[in-house]
Amino acid sequence: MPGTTDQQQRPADHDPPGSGAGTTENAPATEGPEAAPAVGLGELLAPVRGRLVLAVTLQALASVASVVPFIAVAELGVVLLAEGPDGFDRERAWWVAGIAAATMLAGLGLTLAAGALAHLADNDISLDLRRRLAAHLGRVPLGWFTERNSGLVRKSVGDDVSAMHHLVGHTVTDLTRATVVPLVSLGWLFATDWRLTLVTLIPVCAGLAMYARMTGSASARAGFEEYGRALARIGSASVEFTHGITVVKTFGRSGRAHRRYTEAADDLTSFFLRYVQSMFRTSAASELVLSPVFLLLWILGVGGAFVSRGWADAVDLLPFALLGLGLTAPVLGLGYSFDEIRKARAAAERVAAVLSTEPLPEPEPGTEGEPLGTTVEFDRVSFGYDDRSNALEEVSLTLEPGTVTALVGPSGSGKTTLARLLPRFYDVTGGAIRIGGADLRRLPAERLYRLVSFVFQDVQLLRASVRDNIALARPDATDEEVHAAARAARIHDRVRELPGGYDAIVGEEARFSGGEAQRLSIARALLADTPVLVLDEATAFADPESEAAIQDALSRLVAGRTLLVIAHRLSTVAGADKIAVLENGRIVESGRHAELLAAGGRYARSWAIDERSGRWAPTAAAPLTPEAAQ
Ligand SMILES: Nc1ncnc2c1ncn2[C@@H]1O[C@H](COP(=O)(O)OP(=O)(O)OP(=O)(O)O)[C@@H](O)[C@H]1O
Repeated sequence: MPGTTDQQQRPADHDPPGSGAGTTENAPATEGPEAAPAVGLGELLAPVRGRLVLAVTLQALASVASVVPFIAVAELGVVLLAEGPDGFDRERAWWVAGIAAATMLAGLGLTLAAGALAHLADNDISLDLRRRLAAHLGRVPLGWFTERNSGLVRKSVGDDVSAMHHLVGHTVTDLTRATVVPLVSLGWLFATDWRLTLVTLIPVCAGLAMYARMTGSASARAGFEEYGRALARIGSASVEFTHGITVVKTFGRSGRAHRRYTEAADDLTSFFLRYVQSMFRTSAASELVLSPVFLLLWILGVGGAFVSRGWADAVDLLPFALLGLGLTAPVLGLGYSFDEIRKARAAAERVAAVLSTEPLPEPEPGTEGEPLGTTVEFDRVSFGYDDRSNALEEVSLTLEPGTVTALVGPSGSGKTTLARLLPRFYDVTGGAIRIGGADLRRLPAERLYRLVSFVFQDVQLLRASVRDNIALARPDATDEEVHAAARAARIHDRVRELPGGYDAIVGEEARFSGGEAQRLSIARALLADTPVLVLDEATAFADPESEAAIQDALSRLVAGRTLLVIAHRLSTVAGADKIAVLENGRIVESGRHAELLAAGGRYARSWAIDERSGRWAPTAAAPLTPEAAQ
């Protein structure tokens, strides 16, 4: 995607208070255009399925091999304690010891191989997901990058892909071990003495049942949800406390924000205490009965009773003492990493949610439109952010090449929405927008952004050299071209003063004020040199100190181009070739300034009011017209 689009993508730096984005595991999925069919976990992991299957197979073999030495040791015990005429069978003992050593080594090797494969798969899937996310994010509508989704994007591209490491690198093999080891052990124990096996299973089943009740009951789930809510509350309070601290302090509300934060922290602590207390007994009991020491005592105690009654030989207790312990250890291990697994699953769901976002449809090869000229036509355009109401209703407007069209109207009338449809932040829900007769939806993104650039709010500078920031849309531009654009945007001298000049890295060696950043973004748009430009004038004049310089730079930018400007100033409006007055998502009047004044309609009334209030008072700066640049 060309760089000019980048300056306007607005991944906001903060999550809105209350959204909980970045603080809870359950981030919102998508907004705006409807989501595509959800991408499941299976599909996410599809590229490494083969490796994972192999890792599971190796781990299963390793788990079997890891049980064999215990069986062998038990068998060795039987051999060593053997009485009777044949007595101690030395050769058999060596065989058993040899098998124990060999399977132990084999188990170790197989475990290492399974772990290495799972980690290789993890490495590959991380790379694959990062590539898929980058490619997908390049195709979703620009309007999707709203504040609500920015937390999701940041989390999924950054933290979540890393958080999935546990799932791929460890959980898959851990689960295999936790299943195979108890199954093989049980099989052997049943073959040895099924009655003792059933007795051994009593504490295991009791412990697991308690554990399941503790984590799966309705009250446990409610407690867990409450825990999530308490975390979200503390998250939103900390967002207010940290991100909003300047405004909160300015308006003398720091005490309130601070109180909200400490109250949320107190709430979390007291909830946690109650929650832990309610769980304590069951948790302690299940941990106790599943612990190796308890299990050993149980097996020896009950086994001893079996032996004293003549139901079993003492030597038969050996496999139970050795293998019985292996029944619970892997399961307990899984329980301890439960939180990691939960986080990894939630991370995978968020990544899947981003990948499920509907991308902007690209035209089928061979069906692309070919613009003839650069006349922009909004043809009965309607658009709604949701199904409930339309922000724009049947708007028709033509932007002739080389003219300035100003959008005016009260707050919320749809100016920004209309302006953003032209660079395809969203697709229209009714009607069509055409450039040179070609429907925007039939223009490949690259073609569109060679025709249309935009300068909206929140200028985005990349952590790259000043030169690269200016030449974002045209990396092949010569130094002379970059300097000429910077000169025209009145930022060249400022850049030359930097120690590294055009090679200075933004954010490290070069820091720019708001006005300077705006002039850089204007230089960027100048170099991109697209015939159509969409501009939010509020951005351009946000910095009164550099206003004259920006005004001058803008005059150059608009020369000879088709300009659509969200106008906030009388000077712009008065000089525009066409003024479109929006109200409630409809164009209620349009024409030149003098025509609209003469018509005595809404524009004339607003003009009179604005003039009286001084809100739109004309300034000495030159009006935004192509002529001004001549
Ligand atoms: N991302 C969004 N999601 C849902 N509704 C939105 C979104 N952005 C704008 N709207 C709604 O669409 C309508 C038009 O808003 P828009 O921002 O286009 O108006 P505007 O004329 O540019 O206002 P202002 O001058 O205050 O910037 C408003 O009712 C607004 O609440």
